[in-house]
Amino acid sequence: MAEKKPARKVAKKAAVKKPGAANGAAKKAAAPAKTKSSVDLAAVRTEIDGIDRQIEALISERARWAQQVGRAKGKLAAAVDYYRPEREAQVLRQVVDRNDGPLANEVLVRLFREIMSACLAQQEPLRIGFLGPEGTFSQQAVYKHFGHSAKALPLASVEEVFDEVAAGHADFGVVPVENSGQGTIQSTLDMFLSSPLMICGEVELRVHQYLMSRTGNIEDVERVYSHALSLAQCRSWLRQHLAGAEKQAVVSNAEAARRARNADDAAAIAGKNAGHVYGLKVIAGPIEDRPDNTTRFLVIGRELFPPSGHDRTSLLVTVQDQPGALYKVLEPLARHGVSMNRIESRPAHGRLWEYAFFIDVEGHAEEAPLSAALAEMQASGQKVRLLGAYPVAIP
Ligand SMILES: O=C(O)C(=O)C[C@]1(C(=O)O)C=C[C@@H](O)C=C1
Repeated sequence: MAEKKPARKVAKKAAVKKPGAANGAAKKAAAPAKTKSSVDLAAVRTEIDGIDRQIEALISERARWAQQVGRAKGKLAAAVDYYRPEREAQVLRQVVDRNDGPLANEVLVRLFREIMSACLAQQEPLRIGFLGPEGTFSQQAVYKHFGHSAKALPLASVEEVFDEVAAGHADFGVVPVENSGQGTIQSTLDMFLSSPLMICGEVELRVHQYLMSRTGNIEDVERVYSHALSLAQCRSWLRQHLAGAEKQAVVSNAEAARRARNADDAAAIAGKNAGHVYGLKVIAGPIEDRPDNTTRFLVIGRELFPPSGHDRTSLLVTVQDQPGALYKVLEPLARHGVSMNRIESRPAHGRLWEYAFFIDVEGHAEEAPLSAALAEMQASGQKVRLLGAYPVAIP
């Protein structure tokens, strides 16, 4: 029997008036209000109420269609089986392409991400492991990528995030891998040397650091807690303003905030969220040395997803210690015109002086030209493991 379509309560073409449109109730609002007298506030609010009604009806209608998609996918075992990162990336790119203001792409992407997150959670929320406790930048990255309808699970370490995803207790994990100023977080990359998990996505997060304490007075600060990477991101600021204070690296920024809560002579460097969770006052911030300070996170999961149209592929190549070995294994990439975004060498866990290369290339492993290059690389006799193919981060 054919499935009944979700009821369509909203007129197909939503007739939304522009502020200042001649026939609108808000016709005096030709430009955003500058003075109280230039705009009929009550009339503008009436317009906004009407638009809100339409938005709400459309969101509900979208949610009903998403239920329909769920039915089309059949009765699947768990939320993770409904999740389609490639489709979400396509939806968000369309949002960006359509946007001609006034809201920034980032803002619209955030709103649509939340709508998709809520639509997906109708079936069941995704469970996402991250480096806890509450308030870390990793938690922010979870919500940026999966929306607030996902269930974020704080875990004690990056190792535990890998373990919980591998055991199926979490659907995905979000782990930091690189900072724009400090480079690669090698301990995260090294996890892939022994873990069978795959990379299913990437998230870029602008990181703003704040110095916070219980008293809110810089004069009280004799000790500063933070994650080693965050201390490094604020090195110049600390040298200028707190040269005499002891700097103590701890496992996460949120842990730093937790410790600072318990001592009047201590402060934490962390995100505002962590300060909020642990009841700290902001002394100064943002205090990162580089204004474009950004951390890249990986989404780790158990499977490979299909292409989204703008993807990146991560490979792990282990080569034997022979002249030209790395050149030979990478040569098909150049011949097939595949761009390499990054290469990182790490000692392989196994033989002495054997190296593992983490390589990011443009494109999806299942699509030309990368698929052909990859087949040749895998036939080269060297160990080439596909770590994942995933949509390029959406700002
Ligand atoms: O298109 C789908 O496959 C859906 O399940 C719908 C939808 C959405 O809300 O757009 C929801 C969750 C998926 O992760 C991707 C997209």
